[in-house]
Amino acid sequence: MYAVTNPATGELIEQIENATEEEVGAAIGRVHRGYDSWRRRTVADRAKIVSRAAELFAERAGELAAIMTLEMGKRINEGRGEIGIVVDIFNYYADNGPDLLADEPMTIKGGEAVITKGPIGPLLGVMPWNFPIYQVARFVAPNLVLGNTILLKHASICPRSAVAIESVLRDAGVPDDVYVNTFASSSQIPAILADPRIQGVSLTGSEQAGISVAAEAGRNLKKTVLELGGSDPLIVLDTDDLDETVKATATARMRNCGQSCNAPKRMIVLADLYDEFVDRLTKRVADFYLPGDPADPETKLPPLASIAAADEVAGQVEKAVEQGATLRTGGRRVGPGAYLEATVLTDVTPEMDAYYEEIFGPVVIVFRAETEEQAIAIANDSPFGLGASVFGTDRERSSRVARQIEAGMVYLNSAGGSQADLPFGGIKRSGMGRELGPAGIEEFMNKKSIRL
Ligand SMILES: O=CCCCC(=O)O
Repeated sequence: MYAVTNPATGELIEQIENATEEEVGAAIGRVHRGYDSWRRRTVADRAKIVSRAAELFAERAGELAAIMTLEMGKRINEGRGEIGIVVDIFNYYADNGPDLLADEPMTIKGGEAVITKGPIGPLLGVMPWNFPIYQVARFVAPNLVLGNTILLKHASICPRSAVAIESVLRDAGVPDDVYVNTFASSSQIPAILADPRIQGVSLTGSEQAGISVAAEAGRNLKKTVLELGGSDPLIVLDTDDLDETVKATATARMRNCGQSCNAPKRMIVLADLYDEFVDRLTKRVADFYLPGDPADPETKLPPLASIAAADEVAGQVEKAVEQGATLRTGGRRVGPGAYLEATVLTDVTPEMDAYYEEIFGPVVIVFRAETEEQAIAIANDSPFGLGASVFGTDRERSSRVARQIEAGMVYLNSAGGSQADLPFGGIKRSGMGRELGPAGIEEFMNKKSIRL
């Protein structure tokens, strides 16, 4: 069942039945039929439609943000910000697609060759609720320009976002059978992946969802992109403005109520700054991030996406404290909606679950490192490898540290966030493949070698 439940109040607004097997089969048939004519259109033609989609997303930013606020509790201003990135992504691939897809001539032993860059066919997208429109955009925009067609299964708590995205694309000129939303259930995904008409799958979601989809995709030899969890480290080497550093790091962690795969979830602070950093961060988190209505632009701490999500994160915090962590502030569930007080934990050790698991909510863990080397070791002591950040005043030192971190992305003096032209993705249990930037259009591409 798909359902819209307001996480700020717990009120159930709408329920939508899952698609039947026949409906899912018909949806696969549509994206399969649509592929032949879509791939034959010129790149310029497809790019023009994608560019029009960017305009429509911008025009509808207010209504799209309101849908996200209702469905998963995103602060209304953050929703508008999300649409800003969505517009950038559609524009980036519309503007750069033709160059990124140009033939690549090669001189090879004994002659010449050319690499042509074409689509591979209908793809399945399985997308999460934390950035309901952005997550879809970074999969869909490059693949539409490339010439693939898309069957999209959105999170069960975001049916209105799913419908709104389909309607923007339709109104922009994407043909009916080129982008199709399906209200399939998770249990129908294996059958979709087993269907010979589907050529690949992109999933953004939990580690567990990644394992299930990768297993089915592997069984069926389907190309896979996985963007999974993260427990990104943020190392503070030194600073000439501690308040600014504290503000920047807290802002990055609390963005989207802490529900970003690439939020800095583990702050690792060098010993000489640690005590002062923890005191100021605790004060900032306790005083600034007060729960409120996500539809009110003044609100700083919205609910989590669902009551279940809030209970889960509260449970992780409780367990950490039972296991010996120090609770500096927060940690309590606040009702009646899906609220959890903004939380700071310290003294988390490798014996505690919180040390290695991802905490997907407004919870900061701060670690103390005696040396730069120990900071790097703590950063890398994680099953995840999505993003990381290094804060410091000496760029050479920060770059040296960045190069030693096991992650797909490292940001100097900033944290979290993403941008259309910069590849995004992780290593280790954070997934495989890249989205955004030039790399994002290559994942489901047939780089065909033609020996001339
Ligand atoms: O949850 C992962 C997507 C993060 C998007 C962003 O930080 O811009």
